[in-house]
This record gives sequence, C-alpha cells and structure tokens, in this order.
Amino acid sequence: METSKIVKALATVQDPNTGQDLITANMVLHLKVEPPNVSFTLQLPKLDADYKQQLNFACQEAILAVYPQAEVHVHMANPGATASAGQGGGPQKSNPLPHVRNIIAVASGKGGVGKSTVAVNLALALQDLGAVVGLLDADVYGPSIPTMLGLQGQKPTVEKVYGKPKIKPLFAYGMPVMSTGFVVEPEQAVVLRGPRLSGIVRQFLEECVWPPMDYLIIDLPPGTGDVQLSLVQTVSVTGAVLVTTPQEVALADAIKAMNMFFLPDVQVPVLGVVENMSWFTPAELPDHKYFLFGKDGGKTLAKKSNSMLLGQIPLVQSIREGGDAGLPAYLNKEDAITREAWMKVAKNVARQTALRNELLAATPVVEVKR
Ligand SMILES: Nc1ncnc2c1ncn2[C@@H]1O[C@H](COP(=O)(O)OP(=O)(O)OP(=O)(O)O)[C@@H](O)[C@H]1O
Repeated sequence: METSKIVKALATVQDPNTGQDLITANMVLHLKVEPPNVSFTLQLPKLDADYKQQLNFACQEAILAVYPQAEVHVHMANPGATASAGQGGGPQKSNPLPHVRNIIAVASGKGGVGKSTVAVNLALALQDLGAVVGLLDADVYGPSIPTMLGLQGQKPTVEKVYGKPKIKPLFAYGMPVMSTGFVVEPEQAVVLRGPRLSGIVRQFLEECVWPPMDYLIIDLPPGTGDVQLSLVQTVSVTGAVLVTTPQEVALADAIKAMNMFFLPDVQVPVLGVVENMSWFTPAELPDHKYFLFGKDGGKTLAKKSNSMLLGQIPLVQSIREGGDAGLPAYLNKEDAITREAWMKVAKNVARQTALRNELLAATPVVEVKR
C-alpha cells in the first residue's frame, strides 16, 4: 500500500461545504498506513451527523476503490469548537458556514441611499487588501448587484454533491457572488411574499458551495423585515455596516434599521457607518464639494449606534456610471479620489471587525420561536 496513492484517493473526495477536496482543504491529519489498516483524522468544521456520515462514506469509498482489502478508520475531529471570534466562536450546532470567518451585513433604512454600491465596492476594496471575499445580494426587492458586476442574465448552476443539490455561486472580479436576482425576476419578487423570499436567502446561505472566506458581505434589503430576521436566525452575523445619506429623513429611517440590530435577542454589533453621497463633486472640478443633502448625517448615526464613521463617499457621476456598466467605481483606476474613499472604508471595516472579534464573543444565532 502506498501512502501517496491514498493521498491521491482522498484528493478526489470533496468537502460538500466548500467544494474543495480534503487534501487541498488541509482536512486530513495523522495519516497512518499499516496494511491492511489505513487510519487518519478528518478535521471538520462542524460535526453534524449527516455531514460526518457523508464524508466518512466518501473517504471509505475512495480508498477502497484503490485498495479493496484496506481497513479504513476515520477519526472525526472538530477544532472549530475551540476557535474564537468572528462568526466561529464556540461549538455551534448547525452553523452552515463554519469556513467563513466574518459575515458582514450592509444595511440601510431606506432604498436608494447606495447600500448595494457600498456592499460591492467595500467587497472589492477588502479583496485588494488581501482578503478572500464573497458577496451575497439579499436585496430581494431590488437586486442590483448582478448589473453592478456585469452578471445580469447569468444563472448559477446546481450540482449534486453526495446526492444533495448544491448551488455554485457565479464569480465576478475574482469574487464568488450570489444574488436573488439570479433566480427571481423583479416582477416576481414583488408578488412573492416576504417569507418565500427570505427562504431563498436562507437557501443561499445553507445550500451554496461558498469557498473558505475571510468576509462574506451581505447586501440586505432596505428597512427591517423577513430577510433580516431570517439572516440572524440562520448564521452568526459578525457585524453590521449602516449606510445613510446626510439628510435628516434618511437618518430617521437609518435609526430604525440600526435599532433592529440592537434588539435584545438579536445583538449584532454595529461596526460603523458609511455616509454616502456626502457631497457632490463635478467631474471637471474634482476639488470642489457641494453639500447638497446637508452635513453630518453619518456622524450623528455613528454616535447614536456607538460606532464610528467608516468613511464618506462623494456623489460623483463615475460611481453611477460604473454601477450601470458593470465596472464598480473602486476598479476605476482613473478616479483616485473615489478609490481612496472606498479604501478608507475597507480599512476601517477590517480594523473594526478585528477589534470586535478581539473584544466580543461570536454573535449568537437567534433562536426560532414557534
Ligand atoms: N456616491 C454615489 N455617487 C453617484 N451615484 C451613486 C452613488 N451611490 C449610489 N449611486 C447610484 O444611486 C443608485 C442607487 O444606488 P444603490 O442601488 O447602491 O442603492 P441601494 O441603497 O442599494 O438601493 P436599493 O435598496 O433600492 O437597491 C444607483 O444608480 C447607484 O449607481
């Protein structure tokens, strides 16, 4: 029996959670080959009976296909039980994304304030900082992320992993992306009721093959509703980023959205506030600032949420054009001022996330009360 052949066999076994093979994912430890015995430890991010059984069976099958006489002993271990912070925390019974270190919800009080624009550009700037980032567009009523990333009209594929259908995210600019817009037509979203739509978001969290990631950025629908509730009932949300424009009216709605995260049984920490459309800068006068919508909305919201102003994004034509053209503003190398503003937001989000993970335990998943 050759150890290399056994390693090769195990490299054909796919982790149903991440889509990676067990060797690439570094899940096989202490491999011992003493013919006819083959034993090893499988390092698992979760210990659901179903998941353990699937992998055990797949490992046995792969090794027996090469050495039919082998006696295969698989020991299952769960180092995640001692991991700290992020959305990992303690042993969570059924965390569907144990391999995602931080889940960040981008929220706003009302539509049109630029929440999706912030989600997309924040994700790309975090990626530029060296993080592995994914994007989930849960804005069921106005999924704009497919257009912003040039993915409109494309559909994710479904593939069976150990007999169970799994959805494979699409990729844009190196990032895995899922959007309700890939599966629901805008006219359909309006007639489908909230619980149905939040079911789709839950499915995207539980049944997608998300790769291991540092951040999953989730673009929420505006306001408070079923999707927000379903999110905090499905995964441990590391923190929320609030988006507002400087106006009083936007601020009043943003405070309502903020309060939802602070509900006693929700308790998602607010990482900070992005103030969007802070001032207007005409393309031909890049040093000019016209405060069309007033001032200080972001600062006030940061104070009220006991967090920080993560950054201010100007209202510039290139951001809207980039969004419409599928080339997000952060990727526009000619617009240095805007790029810098997005990078500042990303650095602050990374810093606040690290600080939050240092200081607080993982956010508990909200229990579903029946
Ligand atoms: N700073 C900005 N400068 C110029 N245009 C912007 C800016 N931020 C957002 N926009 C544009 O405003 C429109 C609305 O933005 P976006 O879709 O991000 O808002 P939203 O809050 O996610 O809205 P909804 O929840 O309704 O989808 C888009 O056309 C976008 O390109």
